[in-house]
Amino acid sequence: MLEVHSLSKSYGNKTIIQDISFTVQPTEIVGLVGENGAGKSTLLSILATLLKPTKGTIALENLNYLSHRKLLREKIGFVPQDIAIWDNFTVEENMIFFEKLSWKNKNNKELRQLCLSMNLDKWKEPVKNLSGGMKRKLNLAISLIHDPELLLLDEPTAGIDLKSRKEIGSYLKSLATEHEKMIIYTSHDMDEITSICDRVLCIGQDAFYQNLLESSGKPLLAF
Ligand SMILES: Nc1ncnc2c1ncn2[C@@H]1O[C@H](COP(=O)(O)OP(=O)(O)OP(=O)(O)O)[C@@H](O)[C@H]1O
Repeated sequence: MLEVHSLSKSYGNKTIIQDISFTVQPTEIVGLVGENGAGKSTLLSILATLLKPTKGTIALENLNYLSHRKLLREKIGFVPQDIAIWDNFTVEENMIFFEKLSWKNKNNKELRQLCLSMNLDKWKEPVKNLSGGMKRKLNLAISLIHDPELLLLDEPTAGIDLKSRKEIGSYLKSLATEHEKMIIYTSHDMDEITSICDRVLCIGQDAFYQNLLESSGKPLLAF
């Protein structure tokens, strides 16, 4: 379980995140929404151990973020907004490269299967020849090489077509339910959020998002 208690983040005297508390259980997909600048990426970076909060506590599987950063990184997969893969390498070469950097060993067959499970079949294709949707799928596959318990996805479907969105959505659902992962997912697409996520976390006190989500009937936490 991920437990976030009274979390705040400020830059100087500018408060970005104020007093957020929530939990995420294995098998749950939690949507994170809010207007531009509300602090969604900041929250994900904190949960990914890349940024320190100003106040509050976080624990993943009872491991406190203050004292177990290294161990926690083995349990977390993070897909930032910007695609971070090698353009001149093939899909295969990218997967092998990132496998070498990861904590878990996976053979070539397992790496290929990981890509195939999200319908990414261009194994020998240089990344520069892939579509935006395929690059996003590869980025997601890379974040899963080390079998993380908690998966943090910052707009993983931004700018990609409906078919790829649906494929990524159903893959994430199966990942959560069948492999008992915890997933936190940001998107500006409300239809996607309501169809994929079990609960929604709305930050930034934005009445527009809160009204939209309340009418969808999804359990909503607003800060
Ligand atoms: N290093 C920093 N120093 C000062 N302010 C920062 C820093 N990083 C982010 N911010 C500010 O924090 C706020 C939240 O940014 P963040 O990127 O988390 O928002 P977001 O909700 O992810 O936005 P978007 O939907 O546009 O991706 C913004 O006002 C941003 O300018």
